[in-house]
Amino acid sequence: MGHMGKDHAVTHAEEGRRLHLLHELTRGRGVQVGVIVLLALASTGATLALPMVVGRLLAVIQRGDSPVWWVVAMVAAGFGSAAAGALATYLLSGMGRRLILGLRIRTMRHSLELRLRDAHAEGPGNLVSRLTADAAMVKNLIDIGPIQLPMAGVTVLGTLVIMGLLDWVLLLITVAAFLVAVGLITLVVKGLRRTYTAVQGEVGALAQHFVAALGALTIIKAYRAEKTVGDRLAERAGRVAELEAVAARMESLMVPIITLGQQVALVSVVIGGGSRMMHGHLGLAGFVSFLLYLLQLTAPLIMAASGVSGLQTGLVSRKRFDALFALPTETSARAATAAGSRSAVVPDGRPGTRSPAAVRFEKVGFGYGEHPVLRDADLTVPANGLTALVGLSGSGKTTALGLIEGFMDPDSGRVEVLGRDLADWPLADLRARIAYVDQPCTLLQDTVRENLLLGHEGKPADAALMTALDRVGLGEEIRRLPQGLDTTLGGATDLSGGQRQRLALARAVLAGAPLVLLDEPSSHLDSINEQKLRDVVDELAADRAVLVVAHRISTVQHADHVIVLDAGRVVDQGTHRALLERCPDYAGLVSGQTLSTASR
Ligand SMILES: Nc1ncnc2c1ncn2[C@@H]1O[C@H](COP(=O)(O)OP(=O)(O)OP(=O)(O)O)[C@@H](O)[C@H]1O
Repeated sequence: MGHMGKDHAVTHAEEGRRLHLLHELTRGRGVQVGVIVLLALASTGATLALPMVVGRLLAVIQRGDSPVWWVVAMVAAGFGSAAAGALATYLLSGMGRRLILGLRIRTMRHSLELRLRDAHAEGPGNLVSRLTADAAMVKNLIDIGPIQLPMAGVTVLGTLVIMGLLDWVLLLITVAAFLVAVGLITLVVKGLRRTYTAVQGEVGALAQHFVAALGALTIIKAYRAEKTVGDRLAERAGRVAELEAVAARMESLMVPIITLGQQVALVSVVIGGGSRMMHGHLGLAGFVSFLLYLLQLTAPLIMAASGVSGLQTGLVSRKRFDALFALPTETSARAATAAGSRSAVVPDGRPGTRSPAAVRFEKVGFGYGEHPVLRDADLTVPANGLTALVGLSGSGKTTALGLIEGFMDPDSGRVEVLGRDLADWPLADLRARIAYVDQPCTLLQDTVRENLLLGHEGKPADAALMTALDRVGLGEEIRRLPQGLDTTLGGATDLSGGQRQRLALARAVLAGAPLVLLDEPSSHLDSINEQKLRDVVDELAADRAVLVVAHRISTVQHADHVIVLDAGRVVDQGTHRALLERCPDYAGLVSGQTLSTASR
């Protein structure tokens, strides 16, 4: 229930952030828009004038007068129309490129600012397809939408008006012949919109599965699963192709429908026009002009029809951008919940009102979905020293760290970090005070230097960076890299698991944060490096709080304070010795398989 309330409030707050393409496109570009509109109108006007000029030319020749000026006018109208149209399209396309640039940047920034769970639910591949496929579709939409379609529309309307002036009976015949065609096309366009929505959703899903497979490439190869995984991806690609085939069949109907309409109109007009000429209602020049206008009607109609069908993909992609931008960022989601529940919040978070603790959980409940992961968890991490969090795999240790970082909000109870309620911490300020070493020791695909300085505001000298690396025993190895601190990691050069862990710890050392969260990898470290890391952690713990998710006996033996988690509940907390004596769960963990290592 609580979740639904939150999300509802957020949706409303985000409503104003919808993508208004035309507005985005034209904002601050009034002059350019004016020039484009003038060019488009000039081009359309020239197109409309052409058959009239040809009619006049015929009349002049019929009378035996000099046709020179009318020939010049005809050529000028023809070239002028083409040139103005091309220039308008080119200018518009430049505006479109700028809009796409803005859209791509906004997509990337927004994706980075999403809540973790939303980002995971969207999936990296699906987010990436916004940058590629969806951006291309929107560009298409801009190229067609604001200029070609209105130009085609104006041309059709203008042509019809002139045809009406030439002979309204023939106009009625023409319109009747085309009406059926327009009705059929409307049906096709509706079907297309539905199909494209499905196509683009499937393309996003395909990209998502492909990216996920690439992320698991090592394991896919190790288990010789290239073919199986490839087959499954191929099946998905096949689904996309099937849907595209449906769309293609619908699209291929467009031109025949219009051509058919035109042919019916042509036959009717020739018969009707002949009869009207015989009865003296219409002259030869008028009849020829009418026929030329009728022939000229087909091009803008086909352009409009294919434009409208092309628009559909762009409109579907615009919806996909809307859906992404409607997802709240971490900050806006918190602002929305705070606004909705402020009255219910007991005023707290004043530093110094309680005994100083780095972290305090009071009756904290949390679950990723229906299933609770933490239940009524009460725990305290002292402001100084090494605190170890232990528990069986899946008992909620990493989740507890995530709550401290504010990656998620507790469903119930309260989390206090560094003397302030989690809900009252601006996330950036909170995270500036925490150094987090995650279990996989994630590194960015960037230089050693950038990896060390992630989130660091100053620019420490290389010597300081090397000192930090030496402290974790990684200095020599980094010096040996081809470009030292400037070596890019994650590409051709990568680090081993143990090296990553040491680099991540050096990053935490440099951060100088009053709270260090360390999700200890369960992998084995060689004893020299393990000792070194323990020394660094001890040094850190001397003047700040270090909370370690411990997988090694040596870590808990070393800790000043141990918290025991079991299936999301804190069963006990205290010193290693006291817990060994009084807490059977802890004694079981220590003597059992999970925490045991060779160092015991
Ligand atoms: N992103 C997630 N979405 C849904 N469920 C999750 C997610 N992360 C963890 N869980 C579930 O939450 C429970 C606790 O996971 P957590 O990672 O906190 O355990 P842990 O104690 O750190 O385990 P380990 O020692 O194996 O790392 C698990 O049952 C897991 O299935």
